Amino acid sequence: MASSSPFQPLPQGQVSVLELFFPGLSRISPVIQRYTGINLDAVVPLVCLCGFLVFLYKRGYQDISNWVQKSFSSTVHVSCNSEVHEMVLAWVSNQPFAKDSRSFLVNIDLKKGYGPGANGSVKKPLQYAPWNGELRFWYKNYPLVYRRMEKKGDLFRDREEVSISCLGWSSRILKDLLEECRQRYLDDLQGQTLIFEVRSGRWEQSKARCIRQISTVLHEDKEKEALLSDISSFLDPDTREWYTKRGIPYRRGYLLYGPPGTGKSSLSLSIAGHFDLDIYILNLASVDDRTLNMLFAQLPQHCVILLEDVDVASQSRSQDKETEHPNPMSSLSEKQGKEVTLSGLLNALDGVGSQEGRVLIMTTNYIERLDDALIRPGRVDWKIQFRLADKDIICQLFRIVFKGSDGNDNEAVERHAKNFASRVPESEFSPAEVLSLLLENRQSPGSAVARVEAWIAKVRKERGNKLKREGSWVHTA
Ligand SMILES: Nc1ncnc2c1ncn2[C@@H]1O[C@H](COP(=O)(O)OP(=O)(O)OP(=O)(O)O)[C@@H](O)[C@H]1O
Repeated sequence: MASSSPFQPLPQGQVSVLELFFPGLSRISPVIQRYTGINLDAVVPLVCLCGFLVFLYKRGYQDISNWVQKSFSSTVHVSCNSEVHEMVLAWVSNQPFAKDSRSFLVNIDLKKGYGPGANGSVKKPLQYAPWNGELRFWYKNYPLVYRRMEKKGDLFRDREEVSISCLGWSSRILKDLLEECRQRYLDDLQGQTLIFEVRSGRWEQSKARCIRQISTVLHEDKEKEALLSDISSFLDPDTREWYTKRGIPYRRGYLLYGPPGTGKSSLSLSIAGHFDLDIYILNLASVDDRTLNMLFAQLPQHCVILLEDVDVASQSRSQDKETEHPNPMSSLSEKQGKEVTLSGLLNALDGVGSQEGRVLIMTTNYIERLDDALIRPGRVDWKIQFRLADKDIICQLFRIVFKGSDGNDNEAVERHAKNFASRVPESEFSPAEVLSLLLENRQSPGSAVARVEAWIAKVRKERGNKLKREGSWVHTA
């Protein structure tokens, strides 16, 4: 009796072509043919053949284009860890061809938003740059290709590969383009100081700040001028030769010390701005010896490196001395790998890997805790003390806040300034504290004067409470 099932077994020994590609499909192909009229036995191999031809064509095209690229073009690769990367990205983001990209990487534009002319209106402006693709564009009548690809790596920034190629063996046009990127980048940064901070164990550009004029940081004029002239003479190109001839390491170090809020960081920032240098800020509490060494080796030739709270390193040493480790140097190595040790810091400061030509500024609130080795001449060439506000500084802060602002008559401001300064006791409050009161009342110099006594009482009370809290905490601990 003939079977009524639509699934026909294949004649023995005969293997369908369809079965080769899709095992099992040949059993249902008669059903599909009956209902649709399509013979899969003929169609599927044809489709597979077409697919194979397309694959061959694509591979061939890729190989040929790779070969053409290698043999007849020049390429510049941009390291993602260098500032050139920022320069190229900033340039590309502003080009019309970049707008055609369908894949973007978005970031906060660190150089826009609070710069001059930005009116402070754009908070965290976004910067779009093409990502993971290839863009063709014309530059000075030359066809160029910009590539930015994702690459496998541990960190996000390692995973980028940026390059620009041009036809021909001469790379002149690429160098022209990079020079333009550099110029535009520097033009954008005019009047700003670039700040680098440590992220994931390496320097990263964190923000750009408007240059702070040295005159706005209040400190004894003579000392400030002498400091500026010392740095200026150090940065003079002839000085480097002078140092090299005599075999003296070409470095200069300064220590700014004094109570919190007296202007140490502000002065460092304005020194960087004054000499048009980038500033690299590092808090020692956030790194270990190995990272510190690496960070010092990565510094550019001319820059300001600001080490904040250097007492952290010396402190760990004295703590160890007091406890179970009597040997001064070995005590520090016990902590190696976890935090910066004094020997680690000294190595970084004058080790072979440390960059020459940098201006080192260290700050501390506790000079008495610093080890002699750290502040010996050669490491620290100049110590500058910052003090709590005296009458003169209080008066000057008052003038900075109120002089020249709308509705304020300068003579009246001067009278108010003297009156204000006579009510604030000298050497009790930091300039930062006084400034905070003035800013709270920045609409009216009169009310700053009227509220000063209440403010003094409040600050004293807060300090008393803090002391009590710390005292009771120590007691119960
Ligand atoms: N001498 C000063 N002249 C002008 N402004 C000052 C001065 N001292 C402090 N200020 C103001 O007080 C604020 C804090 O100052 P800054 O951070 O420079 O102090 P600091 O000494 O570095 O403090 P810390 O030791 O806590 O790091 C800033 O806004 C700064 O403008």
